[in-house]
This record gives sequence, C-alpha cells and structure tokens, in this order.
Amino acid sequence: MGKQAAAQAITPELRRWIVEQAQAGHSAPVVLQSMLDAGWDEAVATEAMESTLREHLEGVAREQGLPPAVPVPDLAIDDSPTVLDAGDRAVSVLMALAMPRVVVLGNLLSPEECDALIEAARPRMARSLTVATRTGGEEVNDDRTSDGMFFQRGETELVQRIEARIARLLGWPVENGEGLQVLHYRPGAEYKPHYDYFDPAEPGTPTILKRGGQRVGTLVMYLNTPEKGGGTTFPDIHLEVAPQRGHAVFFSYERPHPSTRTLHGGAPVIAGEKWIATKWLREREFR
Ligand SMILES: O=C(O)CCC(=O)C(=O)O
Ligand SMILES: [Fe+2]
Repeated sequence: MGKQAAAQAITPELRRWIVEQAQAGHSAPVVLQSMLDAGWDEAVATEAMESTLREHLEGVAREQGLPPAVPVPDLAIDDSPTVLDAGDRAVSVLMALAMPRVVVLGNLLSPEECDALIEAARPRMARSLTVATRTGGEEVNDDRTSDGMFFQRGETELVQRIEARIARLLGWPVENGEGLQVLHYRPGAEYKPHYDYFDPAEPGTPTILKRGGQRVGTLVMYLNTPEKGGGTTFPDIHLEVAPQRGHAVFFSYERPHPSTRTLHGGAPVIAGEKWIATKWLREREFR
C-alpha cells in the first residue's frame, strides 16, 4: 500500500523522472503503474503525472511560438458515465475523444424543442454572415452557403432552458455563451472546414476579443435529421458525426491554433435539409 498521501511530496526530481518516462515513449498508464508499484498514493501519482505533463507540454508549445493554453469548458465524463444529468434532462454520452476533445451527445434536445427552435427561427432566417476577422464586422462568406439567425441570450423561455442545460453540462457560465445561432442548409449547402476561434493574426481579431475573449468551445445541436449528407466533419481526425435530431457534438480548443486539430465543417446536404443550433462558448462574459 502507498505511504500516507500527506507524506508524499511532488518533488522536482519526480517531475523530471515523469518527463523522462514520457520522452522514452512509455504510456501514461505504464508510468502511473510503476509509480503505484513504488508505493505512491494513487491520487498523488495521478496529480503528479497530470500537472507535470501539462506543464511540460505547455513549455514545449511556448517554445514553438504557440499562443498560451486557456481553460475550456468540458463535460464531467472522467468516470465514463453513459448518461449525464443536465438538470432538467438526462443526456446520453455516445462517443468521446480526449485529444482533441470531441464528445457526441444524444437526447440533448427533445423533438418538441427541436421543432420549436426551428419554427421560432424560420421567419428570421437570412443568408449567413460570418465574423470578418479582417475588419471585426460581419460579411457574406462563400464557404458558408446556409441561412442563419441569432437569438439573443435568454431571448425566450425555450432558449433560456436550453442555455441553462448547456451551461450545466459543460460547467461553463451561461454569461460566457454567445447567443444561439440557428442555421438552415438546403440540398447542396455546406459549411467548408474552418476553425471557430478567431485567428490571432487577423487585424479585426482584437476588436472581436473585447466581447468576452476567444471562443474556446462549440456545441452543434442537430434540430432535424437530413436524409443524406450534412454530417459534421473533422478532417484532421477523419471523424464525421451523423446529424441526428436531438443529438449534438461538442468540441473545445484551448488555444487559437491548428494544433488543436479542431478543423471542422458541415458536409454538403445531399438529400433533405439540415437545421442546427450552434452555441459558441467564450473565455469570459460575452456582452
Ligand atoms: O453544420 C455543421 O455541422 C457545422 C457547423 C459549424 O461549424 C458552426 O456552426 O460553426
Ligand atoms: Fe464551426
């Protein structure tokens, strides 16, 4: 059995040893097991590994000139639950990837909620604009051939309910969310692969960041099920999420950089149509 946790200090020597093990190609479970075999308390060993490797990777990233990592929203799925309590609803976990963080959820929205969102959005749809990082304004973008609209945060009782559910699931304040965006794709419409964070190299980005900082996470909720096509694709990781009504895909990005491998897009709708609601999460309060 391990020594008393209180008696076990995470020393610089231990940190150096952990980094050496990782550099020698030993996987995290193997390194952890050898620490346990040597008498380390499991909680202390896990914390030592996590904090050491996080700091080490952050140092390597900084040396490579990457922007610093920031905290991101996430789901409480460390112990592999099949169902999450979203307050007013039991949401299923259908697939989870750690790096990049991508989680597919089932039953996030009821069929009635999906229909009600579509009907509330329908009269307000216009050709989608994207945020123009060159200027900080908005512009029509040929990469995005859908129609869209934004709800104000908390605009209706339904929007409020969904936003509260999302905040609870992701452990991220409602105030840090942008207003819900609803998008409608007709056959042939698509959203070419892109990143949701704002490119730090673009001149308009500092203006955009004044409203709540960077985007750090995205939740795409499917409001209907197209007959064919319309999946959400992640080209870097060869993943395509099927658009099923009431399901959602969440992903996060701890720095505004392609190394997050969160390149994604809406594949062309081949038959039928596609409706989604997207919630973007910011670092801070979005006003
Ligand atoms: O249509 C999709 O599946 C993806 C939508 C998307 O990338 C976005 O709204 O930022
Ligand atoms: Fe996106």
